[in-house]
This record gives sequence, structure tokens and C-alpha cells, in this order.
Amino acid sequence: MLIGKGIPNEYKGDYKPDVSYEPIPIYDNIIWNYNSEALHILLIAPSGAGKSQFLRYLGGMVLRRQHMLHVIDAKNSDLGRLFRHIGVGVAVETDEIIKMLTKIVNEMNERYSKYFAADNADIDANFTSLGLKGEILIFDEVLAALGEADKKQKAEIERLLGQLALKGRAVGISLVITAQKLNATDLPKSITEQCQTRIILGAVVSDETFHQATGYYKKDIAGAYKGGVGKGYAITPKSDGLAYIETPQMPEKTSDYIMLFKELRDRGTPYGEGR
Ligand SMILES: Nc1ncnc2c1ncn2[C@@H]1O[C@H](COP(=O)(O)OP(=O)(O)OP(=O)(O)O)[C@@H](O)[C@H]1O
Repeated sequence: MLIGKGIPNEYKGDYKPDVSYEPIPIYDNIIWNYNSEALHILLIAPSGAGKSQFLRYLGGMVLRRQHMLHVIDAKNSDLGRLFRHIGVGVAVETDEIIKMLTKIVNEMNERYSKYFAADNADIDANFTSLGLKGEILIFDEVLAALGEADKKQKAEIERLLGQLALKGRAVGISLVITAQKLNATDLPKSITEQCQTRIILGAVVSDETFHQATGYYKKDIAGAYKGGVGKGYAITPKSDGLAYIETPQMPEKTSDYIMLFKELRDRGTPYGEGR
């Protein structure tokens, strides 16, 4: 399936009322399969490279599949305002961010004790076989959030994120972590190493950021580097190395998103935190 041009067909078609675990298509054979080891996404994109638009797409797809969406919007941007407007829980300030992360970690631990602690628990079970909703957290601009926090708060954010990254999979907790750039010491390896879906967008990306994001160097790319607005590279355990991608185009106007997302909301059962 090749998407990347026009409003994705994914938004159209018959609505299925049940929770769906269908992977979310991104481009060509690159998909976001949150029912796999590649459920956590690390998305790196400098300003203006189309990150917000891509996050709106991913968030909309999560809602369409009836999962719970949480958003951390450390820069208090349009993205957070849009999701808040349609009823999704959005955290902006450091204390709100810690509160949201704590709540998701608690949910994760409750799921573990409910479904996996008993002696007779099915060790092969996961959230899909248990029929649970996924809990997806979009953490936009993680470095801005860490930069705003004091030392103790920073350690706490990293600790909570690390737990979600490490233990979230079986119980359906998936992270989408974004930053504009990434140096080796910006984020603990315990978090980044768990993000097995890596995406980088944009024309102007340093070699260091490209390497930290993908594990490759720009010079490894066959042909010229083709990053741009909504264009870049992805790597997943199934992608056989770096794959060129274009992110799906979405409506230009915020009002159109609101219509689109309200439509998704009103066709389904309640989602998100704020409703
Ligand atoms: N896949 C795409 N194809 C074509 N244009 C795109 C695509 N994605 C985004 N754009 C356009 O690029 C511009 C910037 O997009 P967006 O606001 O998503 O970027 P951003 O990286 O979040 O920027 P900032 O960090 O400055 O907010 C918008 O005008 C948007 O319409």
C-alpha cells in the first residue's frame, strides 16, 4: 500500500465499532504495528519538517481504532490544542507531565497484576489476545520537557518513561517520542533502545542526529539524501534497513481536522482522557 499523497483512505470507509489492532500504514511497506516489538516510535524532525501533521495522522488512526490516546505537548503547540479540543487528555506543564506518566505507569502495573500475576496466567497472552484497548502516548518534544524540568523532575520523567518503554509492550502501552534533534546523551539508552520504529524527517538534519535516530549515517544512503517536508527515512525490524518514506498528507486547516476527528469520535465509543 502506498500512501503519502492526499488524505489517507484510512480515514474513509466503513467504521468498525470494535477495538482494532490493525497496523497503521505509513508509507509503502512501512507500518506502525503496535502489536509487535516495534511498538514504540522515535520520531525526529526539525521544525517545519511536518512532524505535527504526521502526529495528527497517527493520533487520528489511534482514535479510529478505538484505543486510548494521551498527549504530552511540552511546547504547548497547536497539536496539543487540537487534541484537547476533541477530548483527549493533554499535559503541558512539568507537573502535569509527571502526573500523566505516573497514571499510565499505574495502569500498566494494574494490567500486569490483573492479567499476568496469577499462577495460572497465560504467559503467551498480550493485550490483543486479552481484548484490551491500547494506551498510546504521544510525547511531543521530549527534550523540551526535560529541559524545562528541574533535576529531580527530569530524573522522574526519565524513570517513568523508561518503565513504559521497557514493560509496556505486553499490556498494550505504546510510546511515540519526538524531538527536533538527537545527540548521544540527550535521552537514556534504556528509552531509545526500546524504540524499534525510528523515523526521521526533514531536509536539514545533522549527521549526528541522523545516526542517533537511525543507527545509519547519511552517507550510507544509496543515492542522494531525500529528506524534506514530510519526507525522510524509517527503520523498523521488518524494513530491511533504511526505507525512504513520505508521510500522509492531511487537511491544511485545523478546522478540517476538528471535523475529521469529531467524526471519528462520534462514530465510536468514548476515547481519551478528557471526555
Ligand atoms: N507529507 C507532507 N507533504 C506535504 N506537505 C506537508 C507534509 N507534511 C507537512 N506538510 C506541510 O509542511 C508544513 C509544516 O508542517 P508541520 O506543521 O506538520 O511541521 P512541524 O515539523 O510540526 O513544524 P513546527 O515544529 O515548526 O510546528 C505545513 O504547511 C504542512 O502542510
